[in-house]
Amino acid sequence: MPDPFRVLVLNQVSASGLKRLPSDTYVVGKEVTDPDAVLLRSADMHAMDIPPGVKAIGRCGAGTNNIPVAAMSARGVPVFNAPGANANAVKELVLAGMLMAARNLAPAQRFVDLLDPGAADLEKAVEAGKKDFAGTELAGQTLGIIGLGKIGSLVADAAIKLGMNVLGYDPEITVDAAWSLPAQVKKAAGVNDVLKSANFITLHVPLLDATRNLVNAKNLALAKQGAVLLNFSREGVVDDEAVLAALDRKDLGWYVCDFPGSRILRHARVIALPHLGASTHEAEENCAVMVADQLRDFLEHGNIANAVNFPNVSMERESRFRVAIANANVPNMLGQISTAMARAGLNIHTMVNKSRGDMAYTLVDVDSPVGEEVIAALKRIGGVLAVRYLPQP
Ligand SMILES: NC(=O)C1=CN([C@@H]2O[C@H](COP(=O)(O)OP(=O)(O)OC[C@H]3O[C@@H](n4cnc5c(N)ncnc54)[C@H](O)[C@@H]3O)[C@@H](O)[C@H]2O)C=CC1
Ligand SMILES: O=C(O)CCC(=O)C(=O)O
Repeated sequence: MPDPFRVLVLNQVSASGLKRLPSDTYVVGKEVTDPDAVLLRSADMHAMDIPPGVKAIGRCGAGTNNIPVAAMSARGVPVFNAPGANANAVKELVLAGMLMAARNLAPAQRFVDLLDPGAADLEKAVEAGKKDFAGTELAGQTLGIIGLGKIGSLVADAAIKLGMNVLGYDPEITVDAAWSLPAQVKKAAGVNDVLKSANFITLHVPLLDATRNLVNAKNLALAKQGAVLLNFSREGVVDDEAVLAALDRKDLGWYVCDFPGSRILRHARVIALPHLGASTHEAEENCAVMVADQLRDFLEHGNIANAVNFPNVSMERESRFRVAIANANVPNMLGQISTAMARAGLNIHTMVNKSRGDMAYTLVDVDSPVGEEVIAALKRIGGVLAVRYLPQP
């Protein structure tokens, strides 16, 4: 009986996902030592000393900016995520955020909270107070969407159904994402173009060097007076100081965000939520199940689906003896791998090799057991980052 896989869990991960890792072959929990894999949501792994035995990381969500992806790539460790699994939850909260801003729901609720329930003139006070909260309708307004991936495209679709005009910007859009966009979405030339034209601007980009402070003092100066900025992306995508200044100048009407940083807390025109975008039972379950399944397929068979730093590679088992190799995407790796195997008298039954950027990944099924000395020889090949032997009982 092989040793069970050990999975360290850093956040509250849906039980439905954890159940996909059966207890006869997996030890899963928050106290697991010497893990083979780590499952998490938003925990910051940058400062963590990631144990050498970690072979995979599973992010039960979309953004991976809390994980040292480049360092994991250098170790040949895939970082999995769950594309689209929480997109509907975020879309619904963005719609709620737009409505909260357009209809002044936060101050209206505060007004009601302060009413005296025992007052004889309660009804009169309600009717007298409501004029302060008159708002606008969404239909007919222009929504600018920056980032047209899984979330951005769902927001576009919902906004069009609500009668809004939609303008989108995404310089990195994939062909698949472009196909899933409603035909009515107009293409913007850039962030400035979106800010100049939209009454509502919503951000759905990952936090990268290129997107840090994507919305800043310079481009906020172009915003339409009273525009609403929504940030369900990441705190670092928006320069909070610039937003506060724009709100105080009344250039921006509202800032709705999912990241209540200390600078923006308690501003009267900020609606800040506690990173709730993906916090629905459905999204938590979808993400956990998707990532746990991907992690299991990788740990047991070496197959890779939805890793942010590896190509998708999957091969049906054609033999009980499989070797999985992560290597730099440089010439002659396959030649050296097959030579090392041939020298050990191993016959390659099937092999698949794919690359993505600097990373390549190879699965090899051979006809007979692979000795430790072959695995050691493969590890010694220059450019090989990680080697795993995955025999089946
Ligand atoms: N508030 C929350 O709870 C949640 C927040 N998020 C955040 O939302 C982000 C987006 O999520 P998804 O739509 O699922 O990811 P996605 O990967 O499907 O879409 C991201 C899109 O941003 C585009 N993009 C990249 N750089 C850009 C740039 N400079 N300008 C414009 N577009 C750019 C990409 O081409 C891609 O189409 C995540 O990376 C995460 O940071 C995601 C889920 C939940
Ligand atoms: O797990 C969460 O609640 C955060 C979700 C998120 O921010 C993401 O998926 O990028």
